[in-house]
Amino acid sequence: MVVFPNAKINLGLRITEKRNDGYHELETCFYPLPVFDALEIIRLPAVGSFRFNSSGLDIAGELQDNLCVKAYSILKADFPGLPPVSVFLQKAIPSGAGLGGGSADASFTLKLLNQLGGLNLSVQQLLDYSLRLGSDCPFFIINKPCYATGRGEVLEPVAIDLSAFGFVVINPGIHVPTGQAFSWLTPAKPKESIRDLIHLPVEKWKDVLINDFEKSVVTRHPEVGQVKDLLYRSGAVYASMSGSGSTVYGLFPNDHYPVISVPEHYLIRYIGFK
Ligand SMILES: C[C@](O)(CO)[C@H](O)COP(=O)(O)OP(=O)(O)OC[C@H]1O[C@@H](n2ccc(N)nc2=O)[C@H](O)[C@@H]1O
Ligand SMILES: Nc1ncnc2c1ncn2[C@@H]1O[C@H](COP(=O)(O)OP(=O)(O)OP(=O)(O)O)[C@@H](O)[C@H]1O
Repeated sequence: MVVFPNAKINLGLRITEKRNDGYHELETCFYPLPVFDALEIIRLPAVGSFRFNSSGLDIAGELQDNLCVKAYSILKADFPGLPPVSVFLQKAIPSGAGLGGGSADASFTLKLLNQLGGLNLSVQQLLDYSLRLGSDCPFFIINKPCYATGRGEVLEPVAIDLSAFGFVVINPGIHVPTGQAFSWLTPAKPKESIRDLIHLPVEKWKDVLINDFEKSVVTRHPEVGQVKDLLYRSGAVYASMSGSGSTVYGLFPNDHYPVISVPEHYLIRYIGFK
């Protein structure tokens, strides 16, 4: 079976409190973005075997750190009858880029193994397993625009319609480790909630829909700020860094295809233009 794990962007991201368990309370709006990896899982005849292979963009870390491998391991621990499988991942979403690609792979692996192994896990069980793999993972079980709080796992679907916009997504090739990015911040409760701000017209988001990571990442990596300025100069109605960076996205009227030139090693994608 083949599935296509997609990326996400954060529409606003506020870090509100440091918790005692090493995580932070946050609020954000997750929005799925049609940029995809490809994930194939097939049953193997040999009992007890497991294979993982990948191609495309590099994934940092050892095999056992890969979130697809971890997803298989946590299910296998609870369901020893889970069949042996071969996993193949074609990586197109850059890792550690604020696009949640690794988290998407993890949650799609859980969903696929649930089907393939006939585990009959409920959505709630899938959400619980996915949270063990990462704070962003539960969103990819739901995979619809969601207002999120807690570590990112308290999810409430929101009706927002961005179909009038095209997205330009630019990754300047800088890897920002998420844990480190959290350590650069001083949490604070915002006056206005993203739950309300998200329903303002997109033209009003520029000064109010804030990603708390942006300032500290831009200080350390000025290229990120330059990409955001470039998107606004090119006609973006709204531009922001996603997650803990370094990817920056811009929303444009989808009948106007902006021509944007970036250095050769940057990754740029146009989504949803007519
Ligand atoms: C920045 C976001 O992408 C926003 O969507 C997410 O909060 C990050 O989610 P993620 O990549 O799935 O993060 P995890 O793998 O759960 O955690 C990585 C590290 O980030 C920090 N972390 C993560 C999420 C959270 N709510 N508080 C945290 O402090 C912790 O130090 C943790 O050890
Ligand atoms: N299948 C995978 N794909 C990508 N990264 C993976 C994978 N498995 C493990 N990882 C590790 O997870 C880390 C973060 O992955 P991910 O791409 O989800 O981060 P991110 O884009 O920064 O997301 P976030 O928005 O959650 O910060 C990577 O740096 C990588 O070391």
